[in-house]
Amino acid sequence: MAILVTGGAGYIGSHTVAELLAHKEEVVVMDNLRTGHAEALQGVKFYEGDIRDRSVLDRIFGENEIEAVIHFAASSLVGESVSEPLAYYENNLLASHTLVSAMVAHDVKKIVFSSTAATYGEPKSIPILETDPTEPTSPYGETKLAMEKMFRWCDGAYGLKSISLRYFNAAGAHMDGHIGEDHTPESHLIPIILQVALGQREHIGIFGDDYATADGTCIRDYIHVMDLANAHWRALEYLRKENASNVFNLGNGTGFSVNEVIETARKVTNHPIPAKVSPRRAGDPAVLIASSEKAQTVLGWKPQWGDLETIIESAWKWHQSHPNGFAAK
Ligand SMILES: NC(=O)c1ccc[n+]([C@@H]2O[C@H](COP(=O)([O-])OP(=O)(O)OC[C@H]3O[C@@H](n4cnc5c(N)ncnc54)[C@H](O)[C@@H]3O)[C@@H](O)[C@H]2O)c1
Ligand SMILES: O=c1ccn([C@@H]2O[C@H](COP(=O)(O)OP(=O)(O)O[C@H]3O[C@H](CO)[C@H](O)[C@H](O)[C@H]3O)[C@@H](O)[C@H]2O)c(=O)[nH]1
Repeated sequence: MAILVTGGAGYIGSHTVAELLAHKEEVVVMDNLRTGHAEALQGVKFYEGDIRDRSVLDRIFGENEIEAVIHFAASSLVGESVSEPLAYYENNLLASHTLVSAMVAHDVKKIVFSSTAATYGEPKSIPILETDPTEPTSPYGETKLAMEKMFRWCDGAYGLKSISLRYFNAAGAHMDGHIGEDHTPESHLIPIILQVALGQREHIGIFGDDYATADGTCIRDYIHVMDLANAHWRALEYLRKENASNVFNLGNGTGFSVNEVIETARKVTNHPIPAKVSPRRAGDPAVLIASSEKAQTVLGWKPQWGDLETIIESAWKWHQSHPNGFAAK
Protein backbone atom coordinates (compact mmCIF):
# COMPACT_ATOMS: atom_id res chain seq x y z
CA MET A 1 0.00 0.00 0.00
CA ALA A 2 1.10 3.55 -0.66
CA ILE A 3 1.32 6.80 1.26
CA LEU A 4 -0.27 9.81 -0.44
CA VAL A 5 1.76 12.96 0.18
CA THR A 6 -0.14 16.17 -0.61
CA GLY A 7 2.20 19.11 -1.22
CA GLY A 8 5.03 16.60 -1.67
CA ALA A 9 6.79 18.82 -4.24
CA GLY A 10 7.19 21.58 -1.65
CA TYR A 11 10.04 22.24 0.73
CA ILE A 12 9.22 20.03 3.74
CA GLY A 13 7.12 17.66 1.62
CA SER A 14 9.94 16.76 -0.79
CA HIS A 15 12.37 16.11 2.07
CA THR A 16 9.76 13.89 3.73
CA VAL A 17 9.24 12.00 0.46
CA ALA A 18 13.01 11.32 0.38
CA GLU A 19 12.86 10.08 4.00
CA LEU A 20 9.86 7.83 3.28
CA LEU A 21 11.66 6.32 0.27
CA ALA A 22 14.71 5.69 2.46
CA HIS A 23 12.38 3.66 4.72
CA LYS A 24 11.16 1.68 1.67
CA GLU A 25 7.68 3.20 1.71
CA GLU A 26 5.72 3.40 -1.53
CA VAL A 27 4.87 7.05 -2.18
CA VAL A 28 2.31 8.84 -4.35
CA VAL A 29 2.56 12.65 -4.52
CA MET A 30 -0.15 15.15 -5.35
CA ASP A 31 0.79 18.81 -5.79
CA ASN A 32 -0.53 21.74 -7.82
CA LEU A 33 3.03 23.12 -8.10
CA ARG A 34 1.90 26.56 -6.96
CA THR A 35 4.93 26.86 -4.70
CA GLY A 36 6.44 23.39 -5.23
CA HIS A 37 8.81 21.94 -7.85
CA ALA A 38 8.40 18.73 -9.84
CA GLU A 39 12.24 18.62 -10.01
CA ALA A 40 12.29 17.98 -6.24
CA LEU A 41 10.71 14.56 -6.79
CA GLN A 42 12.45 11.35 -7.83
CA GLY A 43 11.17 7.78 -7.79
CA VAL A 44 7.53 8.50 -6.98
CA LYS A 45 4.23 8.50 -8.84
CA PHE A 46 3.25 12.15 -9.29
CA TYR A 47 -0.19 13.64 -9.89
CA GLU A 48 -0.24 17.34 -10.75
CA GLY A 49 -3.53 18.47 -9.25
CA ASP A 50 -5.26 20.50 -6.59
CA ILE A 51 -6.64 19.04 -3.36
CA ARG A 52 -9.66 21.31 -3.79
CA ASP A 53 -10.52 19.21 -6.86
CA ARG A 54 -12.51 16.24 -5.60
CA SER A 55 -12.44 14.49 -9.01
CA VAL A 56 -8.61 14.29 -8.99
CA LEU A 57 -8.69 12.99 -5.41
CA ASP A 58 -11.23 10.32 -6.38
CA ARG A 59 -8.98 9.31 -9.26
CA ILE A 60 -5.92 9.03 -7.01
CA PHE A 61 -7.75 7.02 -4.32
CA GLY A 62 -9.30 4.87 -7.08
CA GLU A 63 -6.05 4.14 -8.93
CA ASN A 64 -3.85 3.51 -5.88
CA GLU A 65 -4.21 1.56 -2.68
CA ILE A 66 -3.63 4.41 -0.23
CA GLU A 67 -2.94 3.43 3.38
CA ALA A 68 -2.44 6.92 4.80
CA VAL A 69 -2.13 10.57 3.81
CA ILE A 70 0.63 12.96 4.83
CA HIS A 71 -0.86 16.39 4.29
CA PHE A 72 1.49 19.31 3.58
CA ALA A 73 -0.49 21.14 0.87
CA ALA A 74 -1.38 24.56 2.25
CA SER A 75 -0.71 28.27 2.07
CA SER A 76 1.70 29.18 4.82
CA LEU A 77 2.75 32.83 4.97
CA VAL A 78 1.66 34.51 8.18
CA GLY A 79 1.69 38.08 6.80
CA GLU A 80 -0.12 37.15 3.57
CA SER A 81 -2.80 35.39 5.62
CA VAL A 82 -3.54 38.63 7.45
CA SER A 83 -4.11 40.53 4.18
CA GLU A 84 -5.89 37.62 2.40
CA PRO A 85 -7.74 35.65 5.10
CA LEU A 86 -10.35 34.21 2.74
CA ALA A 87 -7.66 32.69 0.51
CA TYR A 88 -6.27 30.96 3.62
CA TYR A 89 -9.65 29.63 4.74
CA GLU A 90 -10.10 28.30 1.21
CA ASN A 91 -6.70 26.70 0.57
CA ASN A 92 -6.23 25.44 4.12
CA LEU A 93 -9.58 24.69 5.74
CA LEU A 94 -11.90 24.12 2.76
CA ALA A 95 -9.21 22.25 0.81
CA SER A 96 -8.62 19.95 3.81
CA HIS A 97 -12.36 19.44 4.10
CA THR A 98 -12.40 18.21 0.47
CA LEU A 99 -9.38 15.98 1.10
CA VAL A 100 -10.82 14.43 4.27
CA SER A 101 -14.23 13.93 2.63
CA ALA A 102 -12.51 11.96 -0.15
CA MET A 103 -10.50 9.98 2.43
CA VAL A 104 -13.66 9.04 4.35
CA ALA A 105 -15.43 8.08 1.10
CA HIS A 106 -12.49 5.85 0.10
CA ASP A 107 -12.08 4.39 3.59
CA VAL A 108 -8.60 5.87 4.22
CA LYS A 109 -8.36 6.33 7.98
CA LYS A 110 -4.90 7.73 8.76
CA ILE A 111 -3.56 11.26 8.29
CA VAL A 112 -0.35 13.00 9.38
CA PHE A 113 -0.84 16.74 9.24
CA SER A 114 1.48 19.79 9.00
CA SER A 115 0.44 22.04 11.82
CA THR A 116 2.46 24.90 13.19
CA ALA A 117 3.77 26.82 16.18
CA ALA A 118 1.50 29.60 14.90
CA THR A 119 -1.45 27.74 16.51
CA TYR A 120 -0.21 29.00 19.91
CA GLY A 121 -0.09 32.71 19.09
CA GLU A 122 1.80 34.75 21.70
CA PRO A 123 3.08 32.06 24.09
CA LYS A 124 2.20 32.27 27.78
CA SER A 125 5.33 30.37 28.83
CA ILE A 126 8.55 29.01 27.28
CA PRO A 127 9.21 26.27 26.25
CA ILE A 128 5.78 25.73 24.73
CA LEU A 129 3.94 22.52 25.63
CA GLU A 130 1.22 20.87 23.53
CA THR A 131 -1.20 21.49 26.40
CA ASP A 132 -0.58 25.26 26.40
CA PRO A 133 -3.38 27.60 25.26
CA THR A 134 -3.87 27.89 21.49
CA GLU A 135 -4.77 31.48 20.61
CA PRO A 136 -3.56 32.14 17.05
CA THR A 137 -2.74 35.72 16.09
CA SER A 138 -3.13 35.18 12.32
CA PRO A 139 -5.61 33.57 9.91
CA TYR A 140 -2.77 31.15 9.01
CA GLY A 141 -2.53 29.83 12.59
CA GLU A 142 -6.31 29.98 12.95
CA THR A 143 -6.94 27.83 9.85
CA LYS A 144 -4.32 25.29 10.95
CA LEU A 145 -5.92 25.05 14.40
CA ALA A 146 -9.36 24.66 12.79
CA MET A 147 -7.96 21.81 10.68
CA GLU A 148 -6.57 20.08 13.78
CA LYS A 149 -10.01 20.36 15.40
CA MET A 150 -11.81 19.12 12.27
CA PHE A 151 -9.57 16.03 12.23
CA ARG A 152 -10.29 15.37 15.91
CA TRP A 153 -14.06 15.47 15.38
CA CYS A 154 -13.62 13.16 12.37
CA ASP A 155 -11.94 10.62 14.67
CA GLY A 156 -15.09 10.35 16.80
CA ALA A 157 -17.43 10.26 13.81
CA TYR A 158 -15.53 8.24 11.17
CA GLY A 159 -12.60 6.65 13.01
CA LEU A 160 -10.12 8.91 11.15
CA LYS A 161 -6.87 8.86 13.14
CA SER A 162 -4.78 12.02 12.85
CA ILE A 163 -1.37 13.13 14.02
CA SER A 164 -0.94 16.90 14.02
CA LEU A 165 2.71 17.90 13.98
CA ARG A 166 3.25 21.47 15.15
CA TYR A 167 6.53 22.45 13.51
CA PHE A 168 8.56 25.37 14.72
CA ASN A 169 10.99 26.89 12.14
CA ALA A 170 11.93 24.45 9.40
CA ALA A 171 15.40 25.09 8.00
CA GLY A 172 18.33 23.41 6.23
CA ALA A 173 18.45 21.05 3.28
CA HIS A 174 18.87 17.34 2.54
CA MET A 175 22.31 16.24 3.73
CA ASP A 176 23.27 14.98 0.23
CA GLY A 177 22.46 18.42 -1.24
CA HIS A 178 20.05 17.27 -3.99
CA ILE A 179 17.01 19.11 -2.62
CA GLY A 180 16.56 22.22 -0.52
CA GLU A 181 14.42 25.29 0.04
CA ASP A 182 13.24 27.20 -3.05
CA HIS A 183 10.43 29.69 -2.49
CA THR A 184 9.69 32.67 -4.75
CA PRO A 185 9.51 35.18 -3.26
CA GLU A 186 11.51 33.89 -0.30
CA SER A 187 10.35 35.11 3.11
CA HIS A 188 12.24 32.84 5.52
CA LEU A 189 15.21 34.15 7.46
CA ILE A 190 17.96 31.60 6.71
CA PRO A 191 17.56 31.40 2.90
CA ILE A 192 17.38 35.21 2.71
CA ILE A 193 20.60 35.54 4.73
CA LEU A 194 22.28 33.04 2.40
CA GLN A 195 21.08 34.99 -0.65
CA VAL A 196 23.08 37.92 0.77
CA ALA A 197 26.14 35.68 1.07
CA LEU A 198 25.61 34.61 -2.57
CA GLY A 199 25.57 38.27 -3.66
CA GLN A 200 21.89 38.13 -4.67
CA ARG A 201 20.84 40.69 -2.04
CA GLU A 202 22.67 43.70 -0.60
CA HIS A 203 21.82 43.07 3.03
CA ILE A 204 19.51 41.23 5.42
CA GLY A 205 16.80 43.34 7.06
CA ILE A 206 16.34 42.56 10.75
CA PHE A 207 12.66 42.90 11.58
CA GLY A 208 12.92 44.82 14.85
CA ASP A 209 15.63 45.03 17.52
CA ASP A 210 13.43 46.29 20.35
CA TYR A 211 11.90 43.00 21.48
CA ALA A 212 12.19 41.87 25.10
CA THR A 213 15.07 39.49 24.35
CA ALA A 214 18.77 39.64 25.29
CA ASP A 215 19.84 41.34 22.01
CA GLY A 216 16.41 42.79 21.12
CA THR A 217 15.82 40.52 18.10
CA CYS A 218 13.24 37.71 17.85
CA ILE A 219 14.11 34.24 19.07
CA ARG A 220 13.03 31.12 17.14
CA ASP A 221 13.53 27.37 17.43
CA TYR A 222 15.13 26.22 14.13
CA ILE A 223 14.63 22.56 13.31
CA HIS A 224 16.41 20.70 10.51
CA VAL A 225 14.06 19.76 7.69
CA MET A 226 15.39 16.16 7.68
CA ASP A 227 14.62 15.87 11.40
CA LEU A 228 11.09 17.01 10.60
CA ALA A 229 10.97 14.48 7.76
CA ASN A 230 11.96 11.67 10.11
CA ALA A 231 9.22 12.68 12.56
CA HIS A 232 6.63 12.16 9.79
CA TRP A 233 7.80 8.61 9.22
CA ARG A 234 7.66 7.99 12.98
CA ALA A 235 4.17 9.49 13.16
CA LEU A 236 3.10 7.07 10.43
CA GLU A 237 4.55 4.15 12.38
CA TYR A 238 2.74 5.40 15.49
CA LEU A 239 -0.57 5.42 13.60
CA ARG A 240 0.10 1.89 12.38
CA LYS A 241 0.93 0.56 15.85
CA GLU A 242 -1.34 2.62 18.13
CA ASN A 243 -4.17 3.58 15.77
CA ALA A 244 -4.72 6.70 17.88
CA SER A 245 -4.88 10.44 17.23
CA ASN A 246 -2.34 12.77 18.82
CA VAL A 247 -0.55 16.12 18.58
CA PHE A 248 3.18 16.81 18.87
CA ASN A 249 5.47 19.84 18.86
CA LEU A 250 8.58 19.50 16.71
CA GLY A 251 11.51 21.73 17.55
CA ASN A 252 14.98 21.49 19.08
CA GLY A 253 14.08 23.13 22.38
CA THR A 254 16.76 25.79 21.85
CA GLY A 255 16.15 29.31 20.66
CA PHE A 256 18.38 31.55 18.56
CA SER A 257 17.93 35.27 18.00
CA VAL A 258 17.93 36.77 14.50
CA ASN A 259 21.34 38.32 15.31
CA GLU A 260 22.71 34.92 16.40
CA VAL A 261 21.49 33.30 13.17
CA ILE A 262 23.18 36.02 11.09
CA GLU A 263 26.41 35.68 13.11
CA THR A 264 26.43 31.88 12.63
CA ALA A 265 25.80 32.32 8.89
CA ARG A 266 28.77 34.74 8.70
CA LYS A 267 30.94 32.02 10.24
CA VAL A 268 29.64 29.28 7.92
CA THR A 269 29.85 31.32 4.70
CA ASN A 270 32.88 33.44 5.56
CA HIS A 271 30.95 36.44 4.17
CA PRO A 272 30.35 39.68 6.14
CA ILE A 273 26.54 39.53 5.46
CA PRO A 274 25.61 43.20 6.02
CA ALA A 275 22.52 43.65 8.18
CA LYS A 276 20.16 46.62 8.64
CA VAL A 277 17.49 46.98 11.26
CA SER A 278 14.04 47.59 9.80
CA PRO A 279 10.62 47.90 11.48
CA ARG A 280 8.99 44.92 13.24
CA ARG A 281 6.96 42.54 11.05
CA ALA A 282 3.32 42.40 12.12
CA GLY A 283 2.32 39.30 14.06
CA ASP A 284 5.84 38.17 15.08
CA PRO A 285 5.95 36.87 18.68
CA ALA A 286 9.22 37.75 20.48
CA VAL A 287 10.12 34.17 21.43
CA LEU A 288 8.97 30.76 20.14
CA ILE A 289 10.69 27.68 21.57
CA ALA A 290 9.21 24.19 21.58
CA SER A 291 9.18 21.54 24.19
CA SER A 292 9.47 18.40 22.04
CA GLU A 293 9.68 16.03 25.00
CA LYS A 294 6.36 14.46 24.07
CA ALA A 295 7.53 13.60 20.52
CA GLN A 296 10.79 12.25 21.95
CA THR A 297 9.04 10.08 24.53
CA VAL A 298 6.01 8.90 22.54
CA LEU A 299 7.39 8.76 18.98
CA GLY A 300 10.98 7.94 19.96
CA TRP A 301 12.04 10.92 17.81
CA LYS A 302 15.36 12.62 18.42
CA PRO A 303 16.69 15.48 16.30
CA GLN A 304 19.95 14.40 14.61
CA TRP A 305 20.97 17.74 13.10
CA GLY A 306 19.88 20.15 15.82
CA ASP A 307 23.04 22.24 15.89
CA LEU A 308 22.42 25.64 14.20
CA GLU A 309 25.77 25.59 12.42
CA THR A 310 24.95 22.18 10.90
CA ILE A 311 21.51 23.43 9.82
CA ILE A 312 23.00 26.50 8.11
CA GLU A 313 25.86 24.47 6.56
CA SER A 314 23.39 22.11 4.90
CA ALA A 315 21.34 25.05 3.58
CA TRP A 316 24.54 26.78 2.37
CA LYS A 317 25.60 23.66 0.47
CA TRP A 318 22.21 23.62 -1.31
CA HIS A 319 22.15 27.36 -2.09
CA GLN A 320 25.72 27.35 -3.41
CA SER A 321 25.07 24.43 -5.76
CA HIS A 322 21.60 25.75 -6.76
CA PRO A 323 21.90 29.57 -6.61
CA ASN A 324 18.61 29.91 -8.53
CA GLY A 325 16.90 26.99 -6.84
CA PHE A 326 15.57 24.17 -9.02
CA ALA A 327 15.42 26.47 -12.08
CA ALA A 328 19.20 26.59 -12.33
CA LYS A 329 19.64 22.89 -13.06
N1 LIG B 1 8.32 26.08 6.54
C1 LIG B 1 8.04 26.13 7.85
O1 LIG B 1 8.86 26.58 8.65
C2 LIG B 1 6.72 25.61 8.36
C3 LIG B 1 6.47 25.71 9.73
C4 LIG B 1 5.28 25.21 10.23
C5 LIG B 1 4.36 24.59 9.39
N2 LIG B 1 4.61 24.51 8.05
C6 LIG B 1 3.62 23.83 7.21
O2 LIG B 1 4.26 22.78 6.51
C7 LIG B 1 3.68 22.58 5.23
C8 LIG B 1 4.74 22.64 4.17
O3 LIG B 1 5.42 23.88 4.25
P1 LIG B 1 6.58 24.25 3.21
O4 LIG B 1 7.43 25.27 3.86
O5 LIG B 1 7.17 23.01 2.68
O6 LIG B 1 5.71 24.98 2.09
P2 LIG B 1 5.77 24.84 0.51
O7 LIG B 1 4.99 26.00 -0.02
O8 LIG B 1 7.16 24.67 0.04
O9 LIG B 1 4.98 23.49 0.25
C9 LIG B 1 3.58 23.42 0.11
C10 LIG B 1 3.30 22.55 -1.12
O10 LIG B 1 1.88 22.37 -1.24
C11 LIG B 1 1.49 22.63 -2.58
N3 LIG B 1 0.10 23.10 -2.51
C12 LIG B 1 -0.38 24.19 -1.90
N4 LIG B 1 -1.72 24.25 -2.02
C13 LIG B 1 -2.10 23.16 -2.73
C14 LIG B 1 -3.35 22.64 -3.17
N5 LIG B 1 -4.49 23.30 -2.95
N6 LIG B 1 -3.37 21.48 -3.86
C15 LIG B 1 -2.22 20.80 -4.12
N7 LIG B 1 -0.99 21.24 -3.73
C16 LIG B 1 -0.95 22.41 -3.04
C17 LIG B 1 2.48 23.68 -3.09
O11 LIG B 1 2.60 23.70 -4.50
C18 LIG B 1 3.77 23.21 -2.42
O12 LIG B 1 4.46 22.26 -3.21
C19 LIG B 1 2.61 23.67 5.10
O13 LIG B 1 1.36 23.08 5.41
C20 LIG B 1 3.01 24.69 6.15
O14 LIG B 1 1.89 25.39 6.63
C21 LIG B 1 5.77 25.00 7.52
O1 LIG C 1 14.09 38.98 6.25
C1 LIG C 1 13.80 38.56 7.38
C2 LIG C 1 13.02 37.39 7.57
C3 LIG C 1 12.71 37.00 8.88
N1 LIG C 1 13.17 37.72 9.92
C4 LIG C 1 12.87 37.28 11.29
O2 LIG C 1 13.38 35.97 11.44
C5 LIG C 1 12.53 35.18 12.28
C6 LIG C 1 12.10 33.95 11.51
O3 LIG C 1 11.24 34.35 10.45
P1 LIG C 1 10.77 33.35 9.30
O4 LIG C 1 9.97 34.17 8.33
O5 LIG C 1 11.94 32.60 8.79
O6 LIG C 1 9.84 32.31 10.07
P2 LIG C 1 8.55 32.58 10.96
O7 LIG C 1 8.98 32.40 12.38
O8 LIG C 1 7.87 33.84 10.63
O9 LIG C 1 7.54 31.46 10.42
C7 LIG C 1 7.70 30.07 10.54
O10 LIG C 1 7.09 29.63 11.71
C8 LIG C 1 5.73 29.99 11.80
C9 LIG C 1 5.27 29.48 13.13
O11 LIG C 1 5.44 30.46 14.07
C10 LIG C 1 4.91 29.44 10.65
O12 LIG C 1 4.65 28.08 10.82
C11 LIG C 1 5.57 29.68 9.31
O13 LIG C 1 4.97 28.86 8.31
C12 LIG C 1 7.02 29.36 9.36
O14 LIG C 1 7.63 29.78 8.18
C13 LIG C 1 11.36 36.09 12.65
O15 LIG C 1 11.62 36.63 13.90
C14 LIG C 1 11.38 37.20 11.60
O16 LIG C 1 10.92 38.44 12.07
C15 LIG C 1 13.93 38.85 9.76
O17 LIG C 1 14.33 39.51 10.72
N2 LIG C 1 14.23 39.23 8.48
